[in-house]
Amino acid sequence: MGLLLRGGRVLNLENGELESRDVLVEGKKVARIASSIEADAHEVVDLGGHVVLPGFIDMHVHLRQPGFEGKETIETGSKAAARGGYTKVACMPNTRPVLDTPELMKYVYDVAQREGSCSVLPYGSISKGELGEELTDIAALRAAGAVGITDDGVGVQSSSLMREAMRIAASLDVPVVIHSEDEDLAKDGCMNEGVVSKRLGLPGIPGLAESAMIARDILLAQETGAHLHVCHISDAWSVELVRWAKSMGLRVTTEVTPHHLLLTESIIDETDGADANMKVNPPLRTELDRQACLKGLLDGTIDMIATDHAPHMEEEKKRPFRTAPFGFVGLEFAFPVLYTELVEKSSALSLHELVKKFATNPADVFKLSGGRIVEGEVADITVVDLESERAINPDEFFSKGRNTPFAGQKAKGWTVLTVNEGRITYKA
Ligand SMILES: NC(=O)N[C@@H](CC(=O)O)C(=O)O
Ligand SMILES: [Zn+2]
Ligand SMILES: [Zn+2]
Repeated sequence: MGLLLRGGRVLNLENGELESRDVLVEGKKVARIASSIEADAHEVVDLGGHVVLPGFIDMHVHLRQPGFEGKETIETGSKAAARGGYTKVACMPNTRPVLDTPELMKYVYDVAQREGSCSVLPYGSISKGELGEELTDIAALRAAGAVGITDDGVGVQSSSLMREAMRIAASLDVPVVIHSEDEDLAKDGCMNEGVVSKRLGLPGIPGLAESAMIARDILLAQETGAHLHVCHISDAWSVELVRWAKSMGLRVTTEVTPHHLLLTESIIDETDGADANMKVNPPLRTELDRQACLKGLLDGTIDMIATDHAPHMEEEKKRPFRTAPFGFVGLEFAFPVLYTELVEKSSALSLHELVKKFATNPADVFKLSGGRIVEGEVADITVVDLESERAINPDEFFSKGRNTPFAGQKAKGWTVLTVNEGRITYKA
């Protein structure tokens, strides 16, 4: 008995057409796609004209397990992912302990297998404990299923350590995923360095703290031949550097978050005494930076959307702006908010271009299954309702985190059904 998704409109990723098709799923795979498929002996889900997309892939989330289960767990984070239409997420190693051994890769895979609502691919860290001093066993991490290596949460300050990591990663074809931050330049900053930080008297993090490290790592990628993937790009010069690296034929890719595409530091100014739900790293920057990110997304410099889903507890986010932790949740509304703002309202890009940034490109860049709906391939499918408008409501989140500056914003494009490897993982 198969799962028959009937009466949906399947997005053609080549031309953006919506084509009325039934999709039959058997086991973990798409068995058939056709105008009409006989229902007998299948479990039928009627899609009522909703739009059928490849399951979303988020290459940057924080699931907080092990160590910070009060903020999130693999179970709650992957449920949030499924609710947001994601079928695969890659989780960051800044847990306690840091994911720096093959045993911890196995731990994440085992918990996700038991309790997860989507595929969970762990990153291994570049340095032991993310302390920036000693390299992990990159070959062993890869053998245990690490999707890449990263010290996300902190920048790798030592250039020689990064150079050695890239040499090894290049020989193993492991992506090196960077949180670009020069700590000396970023110091104790808590928001973008600029007119707003000066007015509020808050210590700033200059865009240069990001771009200077990206420049270094592009040069190291050139020397070593490593695949460099730049996390959460947020600064205009950073986008320019990645564009240049691509034009030189280097293996450099990048991602941008919904918040860096849609928000600026100005929202910090407007709030009373600076609300820590507006605090994130890299920080929300200027309109010029936001426009540069948008342009980079449109011209292909920026390959994909990643949420950098970073849940924190309410008490932590109630602390003063200076001392509260950095981070926003994002899994449950990333697609609706970007569909609404960039496709529906401003026509900056088309639906199929957006879907490539959510599914096809992450699959291609990281050589993963999915990203397309194809007969004989994995059944990772997301069905969205592009008509109904609803406000983003943190009280409804499956995530334990509520920390988002998008609360209350209205959006369309909500997930009605998610199928991961043939299994229904979310149904509205
Ligand atoms: N993005 C954030 O503001 N916070 C992340 C760390 C990170 O992604 O660098 C976190 O782990 O909370
Ligand atoms: Zn980071
Ligand atoms: Zn992160």
